[in-house]
Parts: sequence; C-alpha cells; structure tokens
Amino acid sequence: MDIKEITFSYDRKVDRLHQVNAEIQPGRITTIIGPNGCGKSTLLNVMSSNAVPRQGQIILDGQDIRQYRPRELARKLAVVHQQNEAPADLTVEQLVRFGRLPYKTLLSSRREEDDQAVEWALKCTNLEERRYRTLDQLSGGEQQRVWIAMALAQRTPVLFLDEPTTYLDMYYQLEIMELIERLNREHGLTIVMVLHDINQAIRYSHHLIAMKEGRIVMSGEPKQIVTAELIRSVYDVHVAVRQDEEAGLYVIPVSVRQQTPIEAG
Ligand SMILES: Nc1ncnc2c1ncn2[C@@H]1O[C@H](COP(=O)(O)OP(=O)(O)OP(=O)(O)O)[C@@H](O)[C@H]1O
Repeated sequence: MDIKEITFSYDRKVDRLHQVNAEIQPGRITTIIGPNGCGKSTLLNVMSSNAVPRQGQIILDGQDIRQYRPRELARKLAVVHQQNEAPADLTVEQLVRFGRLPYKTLLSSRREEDDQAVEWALKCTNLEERRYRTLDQLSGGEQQRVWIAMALAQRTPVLFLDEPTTYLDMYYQLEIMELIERLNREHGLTIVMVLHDINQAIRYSHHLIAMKEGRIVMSGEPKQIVTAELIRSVYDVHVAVRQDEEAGLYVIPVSVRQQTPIEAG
C-alpha cells in the first residue's frame, strides 16, 4: 500500500494532513504514533477510504482505493474503529457474522465459506465459548475481541486498528497485542494500527510512523528511530530510552519538556 502526497481537510480551510507520503509493507505490522490531534485517525480514515483527501492517492494492489467499489475494498481491507456500538440484543456470533456482508449477494443464502470464516474468526479471538452471549455480558477485553473478530470474518489480507487497547487494563492490553502479533505472524495479515502507548508500539511493530501536526516526522524500524530526541520533538516530553534483556527497547517518561513556572500568589 502506498500513501502518496495526501493532503486532507475536513472543512476546506485548515489542512489536517499535509502531503503525507508513506509505504505500508505487506505482511508487516506498522504503527502510527503521535500526540493527540496530530492526524493519526484521519490518516487511517483516508487510508481506508472513509475520508476523501483533497489531494493525493492511496494505492492498494496497484489501484487507487477510490476506484474500488465498497464491497471490493471491504474484501481487501478491514477496519476496527476506536468506538463501536451494536444493538444490545445481538449475540457475539451474530455480530461476527456481519463481517461477511461484503460477500453477500441479493440471492445468496448462508454459505459454507461464511460459516468457516465466522468459526475461524471466533477461534482466533478465543470467543468460541462466548458466541451466544450479548455484548453486555462480556468484559471490555472480550468486547474488543468481538470487533476484531468481526473484522477478521471479512477475511481480508489487510487489517487496520485504531487504538485497539484504549480503556483496557494491562492484562487485556497485552492479550490484544499478542493476538495482533499472532494474526500477523501465523496468518500473514498486514496490520496498520494507531497506538498511544509508545512502548507497545516499539515492542509489537516492525515499522513506526511518527506524526506531528499532520506531517510524518520520521518513520522506520523502532530500534532505528526511537531516541529521546525523537520523542521530545514529537510529544514534547523528556524520556529516558533503555534496553532490557527481557522487554527489549523501552521508554520511560521523565518530565514534560516545557515547565511553566508557577507564580507565587
Ligand atoms: N470530523 C472532524 N471534523 C473536523 N475536524 C476534525 C474532525 N475529526 C478530527 N478533526 C480534527 O483534525 C485533527 C486531527 O484529528 P485526528 O482525530 O486525526 O487526530 P489523532 O491524532 O487521531 O488524535 P487522538 O490521538 O486524540 O485520537 C484534530 O485537530 C481534530 O480536531
């Protein structure tokens, strides 16, 4: 996937992405990092054709994504959004089955292929035993796995995830990250995600894209690009960068860079 010269504006006045260029490597995990409001979700939305750029193109399999019909694109690329809602009375299995919509035709009945895809998605996400539950009968981590399962049922080679670990505790965060890693390693999925946790981004990504104010500041292999200087320039935070035998490279936030003096009252 090629991101070519993308400029995007919500209101045709202020550009939120400025001539963004990047390459998404197939079969790899790419993570977009950067401060609140820098344009990460916007870029993901443009890359999935949910938002139309003012300029530039997203090329997938040799073709501009805007030339694909929505069903065609939905067979190539699935998205797990940041916030998801569903009717309260649907079961996990019924929700996951929605992932098969891009394969439905007017006359088609339930096909074996659909059943297989749903079973595979439930198995990958370890939800087989929860299939008859409704969302409100699941923990936050399990709910997030349902949205991932729905995307997996689409059986696409590319998966986008926007902040998949937000609101989850440490255990469920790790569980989701390990699931994503397995989907990449064992099933060859190309993953593009947005993460706020820099340490998760370092640990689970082959490639990082660091953004600030609608621009890519730096991109590359985490080990190559993550330095205290990069984090300072992107987040305005002073960090210590360390290496641990077990955990690998990691970052410890130390202080915000610009301290505002507190005036004596
Ligand atoms: N629907 C919208 N209409 C107008 N402006 C928007 C809209 N969505 C986002 N923006 C603005 O575009 C800029 C980029 O937002 P975006 O959500 O892409 O940032 P982000 O990096 O994903 O942020 P966060 O980490 O807080 O989720 C922000 O200034 C935001 O206020």
